[in-house]
Amino acid sequence: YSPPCPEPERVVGTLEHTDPSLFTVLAQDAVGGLQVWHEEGGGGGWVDVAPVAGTLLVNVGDMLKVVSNDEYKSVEHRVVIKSSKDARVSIAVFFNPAKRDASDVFGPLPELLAAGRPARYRCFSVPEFIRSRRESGHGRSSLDLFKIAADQRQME
Ligand SMILES: O=C(O)CCC(=O)C(=O)O
Ligand SMILES: [Fe+2]
Repeated sequence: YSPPCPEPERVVGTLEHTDPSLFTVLAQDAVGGLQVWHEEGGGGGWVDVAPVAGTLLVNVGDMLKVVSNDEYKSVEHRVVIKSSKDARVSIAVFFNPAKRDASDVFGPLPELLAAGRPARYRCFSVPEFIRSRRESGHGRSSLDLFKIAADQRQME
């Protein structure tokens, strides 16, 4: 919930981040404010995700990026305050792995790996992932810590 703000350009709604989840289902109201980072050419910029009435938005999170071996990309997003008159309400539901013990490990799905398409991440557990994320700082993806360097990737 973001209350109306008399000087919307001077405040931040939600700082830029990727969701750590597998994926996130999001409902935003007609006020809008969600933006995604879009790479283009050598640069990039923030692009509005226009609200569409009656729709839900599905955001790919870092965990899905890993299990899909980068087939799905987690998107960097943030929320800016658009209105000086209207409050904004959004509802985000985060879908996370149910297996959260240190002995339950996640990594790129074996079915997706092939000759020429080796695993890009090593396996890790949810507690390890949460700890790495916390140590990376607010909202910052920690996936680099689990990445296997291009010259080290190999088929099992
Ligand atoms: O409020 C929104 O539209 C997005 C919120 C969000 O990105 C989050 O809770 O992770
Ligand atoms: Fe988010």
